[in-house]
Amino acid sequence: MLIALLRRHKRVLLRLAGWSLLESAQTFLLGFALARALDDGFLAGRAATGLGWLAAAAVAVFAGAWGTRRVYGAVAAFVEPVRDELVRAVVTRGLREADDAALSRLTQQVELARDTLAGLVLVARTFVFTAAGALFGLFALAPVLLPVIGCPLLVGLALFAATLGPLARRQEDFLAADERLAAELGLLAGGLRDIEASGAHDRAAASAGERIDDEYRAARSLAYWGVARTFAVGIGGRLPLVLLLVTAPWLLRHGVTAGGLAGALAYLTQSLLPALQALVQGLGTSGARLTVVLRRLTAGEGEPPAGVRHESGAWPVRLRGLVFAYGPGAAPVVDRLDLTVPAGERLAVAGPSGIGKSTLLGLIAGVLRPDAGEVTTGCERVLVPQEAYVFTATLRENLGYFSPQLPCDEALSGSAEAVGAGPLLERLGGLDAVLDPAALSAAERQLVALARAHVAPAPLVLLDEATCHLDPAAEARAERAFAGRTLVVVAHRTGSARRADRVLLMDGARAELGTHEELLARSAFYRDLTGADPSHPPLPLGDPYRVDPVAGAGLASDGGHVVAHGAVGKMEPERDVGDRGSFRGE
Ligand SMILES: Nc1ncnc2c1ncn2[C@@H]1O[C@H](COP(=O)(O)OP(=O)(O)OP(=O)(O)O)[C@@H](O)[C@H]1O
Repeated sequence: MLIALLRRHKRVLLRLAGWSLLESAQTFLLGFALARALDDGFLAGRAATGLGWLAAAAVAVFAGAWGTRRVYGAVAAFVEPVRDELVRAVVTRGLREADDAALSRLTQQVELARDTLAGLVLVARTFVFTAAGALFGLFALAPVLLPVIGCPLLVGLALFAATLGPLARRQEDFLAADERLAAELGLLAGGLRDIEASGAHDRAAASAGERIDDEYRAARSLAYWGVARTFAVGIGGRLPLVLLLVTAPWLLRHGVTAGGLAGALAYLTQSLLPALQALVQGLGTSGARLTVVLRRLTAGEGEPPAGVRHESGAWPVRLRGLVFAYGPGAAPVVDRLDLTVPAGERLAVAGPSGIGKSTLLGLIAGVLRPDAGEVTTGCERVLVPQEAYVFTATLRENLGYFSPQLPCDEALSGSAEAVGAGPLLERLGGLDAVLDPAALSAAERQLVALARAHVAPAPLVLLDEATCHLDPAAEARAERAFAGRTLVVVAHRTGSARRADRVLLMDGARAELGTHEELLARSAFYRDLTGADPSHPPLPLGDPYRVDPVAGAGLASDGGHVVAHGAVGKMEPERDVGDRGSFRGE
């Protein structure tokens, strides 16, 4: 892309080269005038001639400064149109995707690209024209000086060129690790209250620790290549200095004058070494950064934070090859799962206790990070767990907790009404009432959590048995309140599955997808799970889950030995709630 840009802006680049020649002339005169001032002037007893040469060098400095001033104008004339092109491309894409956040992120990156490009053009140009002026000057002083200085310079440059590719990749890795760490810390800072409430300190610390370790590794690797870069400067910039001093007697015997030696020293220390250092620093760091930024701008994607990617589009939830295990030695709970949930779909997740339904929702929500594969969500999402979280504060604060800006009272009351929490709101005394979590029943806490999720501007709602304490009619009402959004609900009762557009049946070995009716027709396991086929013999539930025959023993799990709740590995049946046909009564 950079080459295409350079081609498109050939004319302004030629102008830039023209002004830069003045700087070359200044560099040339720096050493040459010094040598002449010594040889023809001061060492020959002609002070006036010496001063004349020095005056010529001073004039050259002024001319060079004027050239530099014009150079900045030419650099701006090159960089600004490039910036405009990038902004046009980015805004067009932002408008097409109607994604304000992406637009703002990308325009920021355009500014970064503009600044970095300007810096790069300046250092590359300075090096080329300074080196040209200095090498030409060395040749003019004495051709024998050229190999002494030019050879190590070339070797140093070649070494530096060889480090550019690996260095750019390390730089890119480091930037990505840095962004992932920043995203992680941002998430943690925003969720401190939740972390505190759910006692998730260890998990939060472990996850942040992982990111810090990643960044540390990336920084170390970058530093190693930084050493290689410094080595290249040593060979290209400092070794010639040593060579010049070591070979001085030989050079003096081969036609180099004392003034010539002083001029060569001036070229090295005043021009070549600083220009080489600037080039190495500029290309090595800014060049890699520009490559990353341009790649992102042209690829159309910001670097995704690990685990969950957000993007706009028609498919809000996409799972690709998803694998997750609780620990390195553990059997995967989710194994190579592919799933697409179209926008607006209501998906029920069904399966026996301990099979991984909550884990799956945690992965979609981004609270768990997949070991392999990818989760792509189209938008903001909200996860409502089984144990609803309410805190001692006003009902208004509790309901608005997931909303970036506190919604108006009408919106809060409307959402409470929609999920069936209207009577609770009234009983508690309105939005200003201060909640005492312990004084609420489990069902009331769930209603508060559901209303909070409802009022949040999240198009994707994940309900993990979030209605299990409500009665079937209240559950149906709460679920219906989310119509129009994408809803993934862990089905606690058969009603959730019947109301869903599709059901994901997790049965350990594999996952099956279909409508409730399709699964009833084709899966004996599903019929047994939903209690639709009482004559069906209990399923041989082998690993990775086993169901404890002690029914109703609670929700505990002890090392893969999963204890079902209610019935043996079955979903809780319910009375017909008037949606779509009926099931067995309770
Ligand atoms: N934090 C954890 N550490 C280790 N193992 C876990 C953890 N959380 C869950 N598991 C195990 O992962 C498996 C899947 O658990 P998960 O809670 O996702 O199942 P589930 O289908 O939602 O169960 P339920 O219907 O009982 O809520 C179970 O074997 C469980 O014991």
